[in-house]
Amino acid sequence: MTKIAVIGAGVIGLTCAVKIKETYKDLDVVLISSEFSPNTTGDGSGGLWLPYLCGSTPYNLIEKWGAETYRFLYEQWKTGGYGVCMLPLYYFYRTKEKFHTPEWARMVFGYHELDSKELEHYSKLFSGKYTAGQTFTTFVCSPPTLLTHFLQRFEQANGKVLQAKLTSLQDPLLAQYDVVVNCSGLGARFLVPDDRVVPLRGQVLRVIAPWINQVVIDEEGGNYIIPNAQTVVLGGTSQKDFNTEVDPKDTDFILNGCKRIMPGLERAEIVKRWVGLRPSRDAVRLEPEEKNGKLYIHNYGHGGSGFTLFWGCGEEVLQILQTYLNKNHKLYINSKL
Ligand SMILES: Cc1cc2nc3c(=O)[nH]c(=O)nc-3n(C[C@H](O)[C@H](O)[C@H](O)COP(=O)(O)OP(=O)(O)OC[C@H]3O[C@@H](n4cnc5c(N)ncnc54)[C@H](O)[C@@H]3O)c2cc1C
Ligand SMILES: O=C(O)C(=O)CO
Repeated sequence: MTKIAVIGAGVIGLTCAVKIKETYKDLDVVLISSEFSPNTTGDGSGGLWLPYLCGSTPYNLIEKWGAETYRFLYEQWKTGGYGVCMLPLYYFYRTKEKFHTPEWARMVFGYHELDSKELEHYSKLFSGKYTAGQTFTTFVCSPPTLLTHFLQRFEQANGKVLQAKLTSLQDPLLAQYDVVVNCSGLGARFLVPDDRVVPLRGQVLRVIAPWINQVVIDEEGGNYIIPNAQTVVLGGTSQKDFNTEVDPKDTDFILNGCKRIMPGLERAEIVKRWVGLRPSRDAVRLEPEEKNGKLYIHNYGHGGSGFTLFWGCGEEVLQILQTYLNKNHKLYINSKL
């Protein structure tokens, strides 16, 4: 019987666990993780669909994984699933040279670059000096809702869960598994180990501001405003740092920058201050590795784009597994007996 272990109960690992278990109902699949929601990076994240801080991951992969995830979120939005909102997004630049049309622009709804008249209007509206910008329709999920539902889906499919911290990919706890799907996020730095994975510290505030219904990003200013279903996420910082303490200076930076964009935020109640460590890498690592008679499928290093790429990455992991099982036919057939 082919036995599969998925490491990591963040959005990346949960997606793989759900996809694998729902596809191979008769295979043993266990999800091993040191932390579960609400204690994963994703729980505090903005939940926005936007490729962001994913290093030099090849554009065709961002477009492939991002498009599949965008379509998945669109389907959820149509059925009211996972607290997914569909919102206009405005992305402003102060320096025209820093702006370029992203490859993925052709696959999102309503993408267009802002013309000089629009830039003049939005510069006044959002008190910026914007010389370039873009807008399109995006999706924002409620991360804790999505993570909770994915765990429920996995357990309903008879997936098993084990809370444990693995010491390495050779940990005795993994000995009995034929396939190990490594979705350990920043933990991959120590688990693989892979020192190309580094923490990009992000601090955000969550406020109550139901009057805000568009995403606004001031690229060079570093601030962003991301409405979720119940609260609005104000950001943000990005420092190479393991420090997960809330820094009052960052709070001031976030508040002052976002109030400049939307002065009405003065009246918004702050309900949460949070710091997370983006699992940043020079490029997302999603690839198979056959070693010591096992198949490892690495899927980590999504930086600031875990909620932008998760469904597409999960699909690719499933395809890698399918190829492996077909190749090792007897391994899978035995599992059917
Ligand atoms: C402030 C902030 C805002 C963000 N906003 C957005 C956004 O709007 N849109 C977007 O797309 N992305 C956003 N992100 C990025 C997104 O949150 C991450 O890309 C995503 O959460 C990474 O998911 P993951 O599953 O790879 O990692 P994680 O959520 O970190 O999960 C890794 C899991 O592996 C487990 N693990 C690690 N090591 C071990 C071990 N040795 N043994 C057992 N288990 C282990 C951990 O317990 C954890 O459960 C944001 C991030 C931050 C910090
Ligand atoms: O801060 C982040 O990582 C984001 O993706 C915000 O969109």
